[in-house]
This record gives sequence, structure tokens and C-alpha cells, in this order.
Amino acid sequence: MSGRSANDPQGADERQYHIGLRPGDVAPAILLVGDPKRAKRVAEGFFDDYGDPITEREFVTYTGTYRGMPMSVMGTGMSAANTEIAVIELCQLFEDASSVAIIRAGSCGALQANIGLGDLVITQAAHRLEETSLAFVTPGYPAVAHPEVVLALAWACEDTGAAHHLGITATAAGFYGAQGRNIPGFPSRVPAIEAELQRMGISNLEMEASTLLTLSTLRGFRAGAVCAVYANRVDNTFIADADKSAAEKRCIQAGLEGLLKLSSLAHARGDRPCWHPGLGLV
Ligand SMILES: O=P(O)(O)O[C@H]1O[C@H](CO)[C@@H](O)[C@H]1O
Ligand SMILES: O=c1cc[nH]c(=O)[nH]1
Repeated sequence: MSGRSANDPQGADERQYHIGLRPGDVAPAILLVGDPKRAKRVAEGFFDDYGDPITEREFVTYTGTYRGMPMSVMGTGMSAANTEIAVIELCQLFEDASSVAIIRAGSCGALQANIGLGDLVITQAAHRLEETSLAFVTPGYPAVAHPEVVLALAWACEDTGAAHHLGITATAAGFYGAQGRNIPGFPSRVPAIEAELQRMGISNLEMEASTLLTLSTLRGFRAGAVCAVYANRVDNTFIADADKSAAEKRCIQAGLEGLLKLSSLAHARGDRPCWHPGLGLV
């Protein structure tokens, strides 16, 4: 007998079962990335300093500081299912969820002709095409980014000179069939999804944002997403390997700067429900 609960199988030392972290291991400002190697690139290329990574299964977490502010970056692997585990277990590490801010810095496919390869898309809200969030909320429930996170990310993109767009993101349950891609031998059952999402004015497609945003509203932490455009589905183009690293760097920078700016908005807001321009900045 291990003494663990089947419902919540964290260890006696409060180490979370899948992500391998204990309270105190992470900062409340967290960047979530799909690619575990991107997490390493964030720590090595952007943090002032950081400790040894904590790795469990495909989840890898680095904690350090970015421009003096304590931050963590976690590579979650791909998918809504992985995101659900990462977010729920991360939240278990904090008594006060309102102190937590999570920004996803990912990659995506653009659905509109004016969104170029390498541009950034800031998610205002997400269309829940994945199934994971259905285990928590009804189908019509909105997956919305926190307004301060949207502002902070737009501000960060302005400051860093990154071409960016604000829009609605569609979060799919997979990369191929679920995003209407047709690979020989694997015809998508929903090949019209791309045209339908375009017609609805949706900006981009990826695989994690709506899960993060749904869970953030349920639990009461601030969250948002910014993604670099790797594919454009309108003209069927994919970013060149030579341009991918720069696009990823712009996205990471926007996410990290966004977390910094979010903290100054929160400081100026104090106990009020939301920052507004009359509050100025600290
Ligand atoms: O680059 P990341 O963050 O993994 O995000 C996108 O890339 C993966 C698909 O290639 C999916 O996880 C999708 O959401
Ligand atoms: O088209 C794309 C590109 C990156 N990530 C996705 O999920 N879709």
C-alpha cells in the first residue's frame, strides 16, 4: 500500500505525480511551451540564471529569473491532454491561484491571408475543438484569455517590434486529421474545417490554448497565449528551417516580456478587479 490517493496521486512530499514538482519548485509566473527542447532554449537563452531542470516523463521545468523576476518555464509536450495535466498539477503547487500567471508560447498555423509566416498571434479567446475541456465545462462555455494578459502580450510585442495580430484561436485535438490536413492514406474526416474556421474569422490553429484558458477561468488564475506562425493554411506554406529559430525567439521574448508587464499591471491594479488606463503603471 502506497498511501497515495487514486483521485490525487501526489506523493507524501507533495510531489505532483506527472510533472515531478513540489511546492516551492516553481515561480508563480510560468511560461508553458509545447516542445521540451524549447524550454531548455528559454532557460539557456533568456533567463539571467536558473537551477537544474526537473524532469518527469515528457514534462521538463526550469526555474530562474528573467530580468530579475522569478519565472519558470515548462515544456509540456503536445496536446490538450498534456496541458490539462500540466496546468492542474501546477495549480496544486500554489495555495493562492490568483497569484499565478501562465502564458503559453507556442507555434501555430495561420488561417488568414494577412497573417504571415513568423508573425505572432495573441489569443483573445479560443474555440474549443479539443475534447479535454469538455470534461469540465459545457460545449458553449467560452475559453477566454485574461484581459491583462492580452494587454501585456500586445504591449510586449509592440516593445520588441514583433509583427503581431490579436484574434481568436482554434484549438484542435490533433495536428493532421483534426486540422483538416490530408495525408495519403489518412484522409481527414473534417477536411472542410479550415474553410469553416476561416469564414468565422478565426486567426490560427494550434493544440493547447483552449484547455489552458478554460482551466484558468475555472481555477481563477491569469492566462493567455502567444504563438509564432509556422504554417499558413491559406497559401499552404510552412516556415523555412532558417526562419524558425528567429520566429521562436520572438515568441519566447513576447511571452517573457508579457509576464514582466503583467506583473506591473497587477501591481498598479492592486485589489481592483482589472487594470485600466486610469491606473497608470508602476
Ligand atoms: O510549438 P508547440 O508549443 O508545441 O505548439 C504547436 O506545435 C505542435 C504541433 O506541431 C502542437 O503542440 C501545437 O499546438
Ligand atoms: O499548422 C500548425 C502549425 C503548428 N501547430 C499546429 O498545431 N498547427
